Amino acid sequence: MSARRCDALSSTWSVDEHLADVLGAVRPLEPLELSLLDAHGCVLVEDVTVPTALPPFDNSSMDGYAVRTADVAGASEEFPAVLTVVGDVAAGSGELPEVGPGQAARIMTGAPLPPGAQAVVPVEWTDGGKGAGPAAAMAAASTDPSGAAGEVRVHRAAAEGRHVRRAGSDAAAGELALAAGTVLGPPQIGLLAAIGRGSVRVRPRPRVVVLSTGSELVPPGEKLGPGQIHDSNSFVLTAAARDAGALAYRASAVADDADSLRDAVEEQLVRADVLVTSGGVSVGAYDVVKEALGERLDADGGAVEFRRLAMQPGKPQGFGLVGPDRVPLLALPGNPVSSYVSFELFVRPVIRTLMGLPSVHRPKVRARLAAEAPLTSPDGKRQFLRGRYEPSEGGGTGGVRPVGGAGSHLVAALAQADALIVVPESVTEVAPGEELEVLLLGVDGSAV
Ligand SMILES: Nc1nc2c(c(=O)[nH]1)N[C@H]1C(S)=C(S)[C@@H](COP(=O)(O)OP(=O)(O)OC[C@H]3O[C@@H](n4cnc5c(N)ncnc54)[C@H](O)[C@@H]3O)O[C@H]1N2
Ligand code: MOO
Repeated sequence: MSARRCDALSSTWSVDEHLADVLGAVRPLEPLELSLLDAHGCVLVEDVTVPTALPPFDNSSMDGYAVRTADVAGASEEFPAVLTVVGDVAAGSGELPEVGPGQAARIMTGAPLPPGAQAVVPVEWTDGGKGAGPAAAMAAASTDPSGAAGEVRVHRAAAEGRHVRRAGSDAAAGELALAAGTVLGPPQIGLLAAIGRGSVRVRPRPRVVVLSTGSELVPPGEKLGPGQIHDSNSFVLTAAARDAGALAYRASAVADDADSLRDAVEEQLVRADVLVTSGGVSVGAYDVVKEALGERLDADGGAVEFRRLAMQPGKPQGFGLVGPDRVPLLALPGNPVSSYVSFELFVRPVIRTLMGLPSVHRPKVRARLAAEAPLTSPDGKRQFLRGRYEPSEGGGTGGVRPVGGAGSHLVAALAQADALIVVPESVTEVAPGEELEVLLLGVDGSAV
């Protein structure tokens, strides 16, 4: 840590310096072999090849009749080709009837093309074996077993290969199915299942433990006493960590007592790849995170460094690698908007770096300030205001409308926002219509 060693409390760090320090200290997690659904959302670390052709055999794309093309050449409703039905081929059939000249086999979608057959005519191109004009569908085999015998009248010709999905037409044996580095979304998980892979090597999702601190905190659902508030940060941060891709757990809030916090951190370290705390990092008499973690945790453990950042909200921050396994710990400020903004800027990129994901930051776009009055921002601080992004209909520069004010206690306005408006350090006023940088919340960096 600390690319920039300094007396952390006496000097101010820029947002970029803090971010670089934090990201410089974390590496992607070691790969694991995970079963498919556990690998969902993870980055593949091996090239996966197709072991056997997909589909593995020629099969029908329609419910109908497998025929020889010469037998149905020139067939029409007026002059149908009359064929003898030699049996049924359902999907999963292992034993296939031979289709000889003048014969047809009733066949279902996905069933193997029987030997001798060259094409499939859909049931709608036939009388379905009923002798009464074009059929709309087959009768269920359970109610009409005779459908697999007797005669069928075919009303249309079919060229060789018609309605047949050839073996290997999806992917050939030996072909690269998915390259290392692929993020496994639902279709990629589907492909792995289709080629028979039950597990793959991926970088796992990090385990993130969220600990909120504050003697005033009461879990939602419980009654508030005098001076108490509901603990909302630990819920926001746990949800945000899951949203970023982590397996996140919320620990019970810890009272403002240094020993209890140290014990809680040590207890959680064994199950965490990242620890996130909220509150207790400012300059008050009960700012317990700073008190408990600012010194060495144990003989092996590192300490957490507390610093002031040139940003608003999110000025006080702590970061360190703690415990024998040097687990990254990010101590976020307690004001609700400050803790969420800090998560977006610093914790989310940590989680995504640990996962080895290609995009670790939220996407940035330019947008024009949609407001009636100018915005003001403190000199020398990068300000992150909450806003709603309004994409331009014509595809040009969109707009962004501030929601709520700059106060870092405004959780109701935060819940209406889908973007963070970034006002640079050197800018103290932004006029309506001026262009700004906006971070799009709720959008994965890889999507833009
Ligand atoms: N004299 C100074 N006071 C403060 C400064 C400063 O520089 N000098 N900085 C302010 C800024 S900026 C911030 S941000 C906060 C950070 O304070 P802490 O990290 O120590 O947080 P707390 O004091 O514990 O709480 C602050 C605020 O947030 C509420 N809170 C805390 N945890 C939760 C939670 N889990 N759920 C909901 N709300 C929570 C808490 O009740 C307080 O209202 O310090 C300023 N002060
Ligand atoms: O830095 Mo604080 O986060 O402004 O409320």
